[in-house]
Amino acid sequence: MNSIVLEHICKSYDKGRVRAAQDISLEIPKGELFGLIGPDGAGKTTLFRILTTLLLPDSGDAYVDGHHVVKDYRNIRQHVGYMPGRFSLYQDLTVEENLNFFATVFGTTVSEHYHLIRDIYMQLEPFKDRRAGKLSGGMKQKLALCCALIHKPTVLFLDEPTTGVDTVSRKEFWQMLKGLREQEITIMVSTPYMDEATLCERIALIQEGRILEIETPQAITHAFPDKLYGMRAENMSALSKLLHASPQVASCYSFGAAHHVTLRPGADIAGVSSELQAAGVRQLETEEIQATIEDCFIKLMNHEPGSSHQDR
Ligand SMILES: Nc1ncnc2c1ncn2[C@@H]1O[C@H](COP(=O)(O)OP(=O)(O)OP(=O)(O)O)[C@@H](O)[C@H]1O
Repeated sequence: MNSIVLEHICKSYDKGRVRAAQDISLEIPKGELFGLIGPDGAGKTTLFRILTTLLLPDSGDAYVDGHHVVKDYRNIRQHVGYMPGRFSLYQDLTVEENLNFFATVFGTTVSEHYHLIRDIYMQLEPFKDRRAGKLSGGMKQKLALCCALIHKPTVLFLDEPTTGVDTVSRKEFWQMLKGLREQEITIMVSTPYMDEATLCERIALIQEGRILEIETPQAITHAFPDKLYGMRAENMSALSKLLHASPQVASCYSFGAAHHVTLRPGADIAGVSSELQAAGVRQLETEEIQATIEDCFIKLMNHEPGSSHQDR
């Protein structure tokens, strides 16, 4: 059975000038950890708000646990958990008071579903009398997750839960999500961090309100169609200029400490390297590398009809 279904959802703002969701369709089976991956402004929050019944779509239908987001919105509100992007807790209430508040709103008690949050809450317990506003970013995020879980939701929506959180807390957070999957809670999580995409079972890559691809992260990276090279040199900016000017190079963008490069049909990397060295590039290092989700995203983005992004 599918927990989440979107059928041709469209939503625009500003009298149609901003198209935040453009004919979005997808199905998420029960118990899946599904990622919405896309940069700021891609339309992730818009989809979360439609699915949690806080925003009406312009057209199309969407269902959560079989309930229609417009016709059955009350049912959905009672059975889903939502952790919005921005800090959603009451800053002036303590950790314990926040938790009790959210439990009461959903007509339950903290003890009723304590087993769901036990592992996470244990880390918060030493601070239970601290006001939420005084917690660290990682602790706030854990408390927000506990509050979103306290009524044992069937579906959990997490909008950029790790944005602005340190690397250790990000790792811990994904560990916690894995634990929740064992409880058969369907999780839809968004992130702008491409490295987190590989931690989901399936992902949708989204850009400017459109889905570019829906697949497992492994299938997406394995389907990268070109040979991809990582190139470095003593002077990275001079290397970039030469690569962009080369008729043999199809695409080139900077990626961490290297430039990622694909070639035009018929070109070969040995030829490109000799050309670069002849042009005075020093300490050139070239290796063939496996594409990451981010490489795939860039490739898909550049091949969208009407894309404003430059391939090179
Ligand atoms: N209430 C609104 N009025 C006008 N434009 C809006 C409104 N809400 C969102 N937008 C615009 O719609 C587009 C999609 O926004 P959305 O918040 O859904 O994207 P996002 O992927 O969640 O990005 P972010 O992380 O920046 O919120 C963006 O261009 C955004 O500026």
